[in-house]
Amino acid sequence: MEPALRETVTQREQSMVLNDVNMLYHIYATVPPKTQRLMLELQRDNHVEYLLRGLQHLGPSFCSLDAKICCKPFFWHITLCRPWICYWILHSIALLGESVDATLEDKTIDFLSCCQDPDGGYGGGPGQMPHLATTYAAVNALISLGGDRSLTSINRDKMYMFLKRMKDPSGAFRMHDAGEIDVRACYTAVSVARILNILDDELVHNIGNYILSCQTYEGGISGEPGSEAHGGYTFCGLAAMILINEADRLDLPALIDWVVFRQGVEGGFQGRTNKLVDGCYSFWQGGIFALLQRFHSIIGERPTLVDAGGADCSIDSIQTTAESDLSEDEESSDGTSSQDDEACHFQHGGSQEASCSVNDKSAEMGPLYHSIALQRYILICSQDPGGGLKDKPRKPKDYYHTCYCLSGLSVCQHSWLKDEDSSPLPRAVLGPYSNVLEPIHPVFNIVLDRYQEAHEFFTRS
Ligand SMILES: CC(C)=CCC/C(C)=C/CC/C(C)=C/COP(=O)(O)OP(=O)(O)O
Ligand SMILES: [Zn+2]
Repeated sequence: MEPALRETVTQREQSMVLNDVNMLYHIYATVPPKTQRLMLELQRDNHVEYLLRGLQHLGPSFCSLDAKICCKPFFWHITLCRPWICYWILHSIALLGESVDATLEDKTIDFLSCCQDPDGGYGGGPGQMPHLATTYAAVNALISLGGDRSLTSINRDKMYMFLKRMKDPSGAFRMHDAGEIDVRACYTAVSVARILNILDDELVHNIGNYILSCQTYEGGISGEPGSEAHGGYTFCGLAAMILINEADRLDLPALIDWVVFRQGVEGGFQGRTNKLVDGCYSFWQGGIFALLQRFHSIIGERPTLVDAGGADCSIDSIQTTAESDLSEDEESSDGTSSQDDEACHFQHGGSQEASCSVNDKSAEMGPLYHSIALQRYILICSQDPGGGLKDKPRKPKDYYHTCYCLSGLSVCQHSWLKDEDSSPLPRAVLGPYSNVLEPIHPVFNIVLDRYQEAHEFFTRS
């Protein structure tokens, strides 16, 4: 296929970002160790406070948060996207190991119920046309909230009818009635159907062929056939293919080749070739590695969760990570890890140095990207110490970037697979060990124990 038309950034734009990032890293390198520790600390309390503030506006004034609050054109046309705001905030709170109080919980469930269309699916606000993106956001928000009231509020029968209506005869999905067909629609539809336990052969039919037609000559996946490969769509395409058990049909070596080159010298990821680094790709691109690592054996025939000793290959096979079980030799008396010094000076590259023999099933495996460098970008360049995270220095914080920077940080911390059930190794975590976030299920981007609660609930009911 002919190369797709590309957007690029100018050298001037690129060097402005590099200057900002290098300046911050230089400051880090020259301040006293105490300040360095502070710069690498996840400001949990401030993030929680910022997030809770966002949920307070759920009433009529919630509309003020709607418009153009995030960086991706994909979200712009959803000018009213309140279920997204609920998901970004609630998922971030869950990642931080916190929860909302009963009043806020009830208010959120009531609000999302008002967004549920009588014929199934969720719109961007009460009375709005149902849309697959806001449906995905509402379902993920309710699962992130957890509890029976939240889960029973989803009308699964009507949801199935809505998904069937969005299914195009080609096999792909439309975002809404008479709306556009793309890879996002395929992912959001199968993600919702799978987690609600309503995915059947009719819904799955021919999705794989559509997604295959979107893998480009670069190796990544585009939104629709003939467009440019992009991290957001590559995540959606790969996750959808995993959900329908067809990931093997993609050219995975080419996909891996594409995504590894999206990590920049800044440590963060860009969304596509010749574009700027952005904190939200910590998840869209970083999450791709988590998907590959956990669900596929393609990576150098390593013993992944998929192929190790005939382990359960299903998406349900991930177990909840146990509470911290640092061994004494790994944790020093001040609670920081014995590897922190190395990690703090960014010389560590431990994740790149992973060695693993093909037949040694207990071997540790590092990720295929520089996890410490990505954590450094998130903590130093994307974190607003006053609460909230952002795209890059000079940009304002927002809930979208807070959600996807934190999701990416969790992926990094949990990316060094020792075994499924263990807590992250201290050397996999940049900064104090208290930075560790809850693990996620990478296919759905939902905190693992909330996913498990929902999975059990919808298997039973
Ligand atoms: C689940 C779901 C709905 C996923 C959405 C995935 C996602 C983030 C898609 C991004 C789409 C896109 C082409 C952005 C380009 O924005 P840009 O040109 O502003 O940014 P760039 O310069 O970084 O490419
Ligand atoms: Zn972004």
